[in-house]
Amino acid sequence: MITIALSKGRILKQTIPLLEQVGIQLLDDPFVSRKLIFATNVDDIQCVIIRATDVPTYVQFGAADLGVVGKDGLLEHGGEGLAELLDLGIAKCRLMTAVPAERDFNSRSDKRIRVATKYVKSAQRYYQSKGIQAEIIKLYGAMELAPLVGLADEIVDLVETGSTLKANNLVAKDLVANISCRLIANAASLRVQHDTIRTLVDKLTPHTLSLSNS
Ligand SMILES: Nc1ncnc2c1ncn2[C@@H]1O[C@H](COP(=O)(O)OP(=O)(O)OP(=O)(O)O)[C@@H](O)[C@H]1O
Ligand SMILES: O=P(O)(O)OC[C@H]1O[C@H](OP(=O)(O)OP(=O)(O)O)[C@H](O)[C@@H]1O
Repeated sequence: MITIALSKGRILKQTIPLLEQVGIQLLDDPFVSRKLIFATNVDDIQCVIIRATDVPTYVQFGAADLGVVGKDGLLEHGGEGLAELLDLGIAKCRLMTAVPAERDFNSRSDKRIRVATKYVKSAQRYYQSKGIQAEIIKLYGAMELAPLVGLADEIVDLVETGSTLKANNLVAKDLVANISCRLIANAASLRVQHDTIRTLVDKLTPHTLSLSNS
């Protein structure tokens, strides 16, 4: 039996059609059912549906053999015990720094800046690489509020259309990382279940190539 950990929320809406394209169908509707474990029409494949941030952990410890998760979540986890198999090309966005629209960009350049983000590791790595002294404040959501109420000078958050930034009078500044959804595997499962995983990856690849390039 292969267990695939799927991220709930917006990634799930795009993952279900992708799985269906390669002939894997959940037997219960994940958008209606309160179940956490879902049998599929393929005898030796089942899915668990969990928070995106938990997917790398389930896969790292072998509670799931495969996982579907955003690159943002993978960067925060660190990737220990995991192999990244495929760029699924869905849930594409960018991890960016953003600042209030009217801020004078040069006014604080000599100071230690305060940055609010859910993406602590990615932010730390980014500011270090730029030689910028930054105090990172961990938040769990609504990062856009932080500069508006004086909690932070800037934020690091996901940007897709830019409408959330615009609605809060913020502008995107620098790219931290390009983000899309990845298929990951437990390192041991990859050895033990090699043939089954390889077959699934081969089936998914043609469907993901066009998505990755678009
Ligand atoms: N605006 C967006 N455009 C495209 N992809 C996005 C966007 N926002 C989030 N994502 C992707 O979807 C993933 C899950 O986002 P979602 O908002 O559903 O969950 P979350 O509430 O942030 O996660 P969690 O429940 O784990 O805290 C993110 O990790 C990212 O990879
Ligand atoms: O550039 P945009 O198209 O506006 O997308 C960006 C927004 O999408 C994500 O939030 P999400 O909608 O997932 O809400 P959440 O972070 O509160 O879960 C992200 O955290 C941004 O706020």
